[in-house]
Amino acid sequence: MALLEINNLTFASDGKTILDDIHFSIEKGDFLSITGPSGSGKSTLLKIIATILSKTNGEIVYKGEPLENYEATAYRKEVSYCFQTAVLFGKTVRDNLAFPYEIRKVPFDSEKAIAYLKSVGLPEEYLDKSINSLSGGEKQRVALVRNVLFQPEILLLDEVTSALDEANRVIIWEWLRSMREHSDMTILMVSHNEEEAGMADKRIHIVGGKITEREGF
Ligand SMILES: Nc1ncnc2c1ncn2[C@@H]1O[C@H](COP(=O)(O)OP(=O)(O)OP(=O)(O)O)[C@@H](O)[C@H]1O
Repeated sequence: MALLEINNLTFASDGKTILDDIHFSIEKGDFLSITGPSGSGKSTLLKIIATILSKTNGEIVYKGEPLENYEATAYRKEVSYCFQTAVLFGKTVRDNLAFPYEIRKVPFDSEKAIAYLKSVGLPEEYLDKSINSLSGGEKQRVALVRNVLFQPEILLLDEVTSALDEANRVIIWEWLRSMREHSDMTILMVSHNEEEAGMADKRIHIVGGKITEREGF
């Protein structure tokens, strides 16, 4: 059984078709990159899978069940979406990393949080840093840690490195490679960067809302 199946998916807004007959399926542990020109509908596709936007037509099947059968909060614990620019809240890094524990009603595990921070190159003292003192790259790395602390089934990455400098981009790429080695997390990643997209083992290319190329399927 595929982990995620997208069948005949369309999205239209204001009479304009933005996604047209999108279909593909991914297995657990797949790493899929989604590429295509600006405005082709890549982010829209990811946001529909994340349930941030609602599809117009078609079907999304997750673990054999239509998406509509899932309770939104439960689904979002399993399918985690990272924005292009990190969205942090509260005052400190700790506030952000404690959040996934709060929603699961389990005690915060600072040792695990510190280990994850270190995995993205942020030392222990970052746990109590103010989020206002972080660079854009550091914010993005904290957001990524917050998203993976509970090992989601699917990690959705929406151009997470495109606003970052080369040094931060490389740190995130290394982290992704290491995650691939040490977990079977499924990743769907929208990317503009060829080198980044090449890290994935499957790829779809979208032009004008349609898939024009598929690799690795
Ligand atoms: N909710 C919406 N309502 C109306 N139009 C939308 C909506 N979301 C996106 N669009 C339009 O849909 C098209 C695709 O946008 P989308 O952000 O998915 O493209 P993209 O391929 O991710 O682009 P980029 O690479 O520049 O981020 C654009 O023309 C955009 O203006």
